Amino acid sequence: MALLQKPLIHCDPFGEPSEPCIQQWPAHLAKDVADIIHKDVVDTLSQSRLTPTTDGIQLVQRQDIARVERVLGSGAFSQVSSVITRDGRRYACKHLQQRLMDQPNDFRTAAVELVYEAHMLSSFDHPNILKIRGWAHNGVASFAEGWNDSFFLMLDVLDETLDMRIERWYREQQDGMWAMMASPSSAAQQMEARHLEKLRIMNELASALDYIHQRGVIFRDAKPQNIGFLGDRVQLFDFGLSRELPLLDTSAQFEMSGKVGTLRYMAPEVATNKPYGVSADVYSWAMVSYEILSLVKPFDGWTREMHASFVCLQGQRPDMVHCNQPIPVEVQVLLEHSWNTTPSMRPQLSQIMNQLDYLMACQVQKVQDQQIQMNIARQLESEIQQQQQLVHTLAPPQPLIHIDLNSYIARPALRKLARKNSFDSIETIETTTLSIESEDFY
Ligand SMILES: Nc1ncnc2c1ncn2[C@@H]1O[C@H](COP(=O)(O)OP(=O)(O)OP(=O)(O)O)[C@@H](O)[C@H]1O
Repeated sequence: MALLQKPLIHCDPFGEPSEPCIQQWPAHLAKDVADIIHKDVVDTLSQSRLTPTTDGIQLVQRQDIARVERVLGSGAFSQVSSVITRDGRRYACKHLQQRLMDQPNDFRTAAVELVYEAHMLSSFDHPNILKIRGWAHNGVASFAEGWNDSFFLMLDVLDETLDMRIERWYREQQDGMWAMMASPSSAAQQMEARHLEKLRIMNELASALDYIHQRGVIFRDAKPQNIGFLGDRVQLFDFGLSRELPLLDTSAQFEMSGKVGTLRYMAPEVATNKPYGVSADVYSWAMVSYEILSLVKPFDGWTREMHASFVCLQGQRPDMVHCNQPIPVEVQVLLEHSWNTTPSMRPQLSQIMNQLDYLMACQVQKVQDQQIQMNIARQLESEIQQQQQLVHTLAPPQPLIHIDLNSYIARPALRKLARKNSFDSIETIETTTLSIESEDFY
C-alpha cells in the first residue's frame, strides 16, 4: 500500500491509546487535519522526480508492536523509539512529538516532512543510506486516527551515531597517552589503523551524498548527529531537511529556502541566503570530515556573529595543524578545496571519492608495512628471549657467596684456606680476588 490513500476514520487500530485522551484530536478535527496533510503531501509529491518502491515495506499496526523498549532520541519535531514487533524484530520507530498537538501549524509542517522523508527513503537503495522497513498501515490517512504517533516510520536501528563515535575516539585518545609511552610502536600502528577507518567513513559518507545528488536531492543537514553506523557501515539518516533540486543539474545553484541546517557545518552561501546547490553538501562533508580527523568541533564556542563575519565574510576555516590530531597534508589539501568559499571551486563528490580511494590504498600499504615491521620486531624479540633461555639452560647462573669482608680480614686462617683452594670453584675465585684486594689494606 502506498503512502497516500484516502483518509479513513475507524476505531483505534492501535488498541489502548498510549497517551491520555485529551492528547487525541476529536474525530472530526482529526479528519480535517488528515485531509489537510494529505493535500499538502499530494502537492509536494506531485513535484517529485523520485520513484519510491513499496517492495519490502511493511504496513505496521500498533498491535503489531509488542513492546516499546526505550526512546533512542528526539529532534526538533520527532521522537525515535526502539520497538519490538510481534514477530520479534527490532525497529527504530519515528513519529511526531506529542507537544506538536498543541501547535497545529507546526504539526502540519512536520507531518508533511515526515511523510516526505518516508517517500525519499523508500526511493533510495544504497548501502550507506538508512533503510526504511515500514510505516503506519494506513499511510498518510493514519493521521485521521488523531494521535501524534498515528503515522510513523519503521527504520533499522543504528548501533551508534558519528558524534558518539567521535566522542569515544576522543576518550580513547586521552586514555591511550599512557599506552603510547609504554609501547610507542603498537600505539603508532593503532593510530594508522584508526586513520584508515576515518578515511573509509569519509568515503562512505561521500558515496551516500553522491548517490542522492545523482537523483537530484540535496541533503542540507550533514552533521555527525545525522550520520550513524550499522556495525562499521556508515548510514546517512534524517532526511527531514532534504529537498529535491528544481532541476536535475548538480552544477547549478538554485534559490531555495535558505539557512537550512546547522550553522557550523553550513556552507557560506546557505548561511547568507544566496542561491545554492549540491556543492553546499560538499562543504558540509568537509566540515564533518575535519571533525572526524581532528576530533575537534569546527568553530567551537563561536557565536553566530563570529561565524557570519569570520567564516562567511573573511573565509576563515578550522585549523588543521594545531588541533587534537593534526591532519596529514594530503588530506588537508582535499578539505581546503572542499570548503572553498566559491561553490564552483569545490570538487565533485566523485572526485573526492577517487582521491580517498587512492589515500586509502596508500594507508592500507602503510598499515601492512607497519604490521610486517611489528611482526619482524616481535620475532626478533622472541628469538633473543629463546637464546637467553638457552644460555641459562647450558650454564645455569650460580649464586655468589656472600662474604663479610671484616670478618674475613679478621680471620687470616680462613683467608689462607681460601688461597689454598683458589681455583677449585667460582666461589673461591671470588674469594681469592677479594683476598688480593684486601691485602692492600694491610
Ligand atoms: N534509526 C535510528 N536508530 C537509532 N537512533 C536513531 C535512529 N533514528 C534516529 N535516532 C536517534 O533519534 C534522534 C532524532 O532522530 P532524527 O534526527 O531522525 O529526528 P529529527 O526530529 O528529524 O531531528 P532534527 O531535528 O535533527 O532534524 C537522532 O539524533 C538519533 O539519536
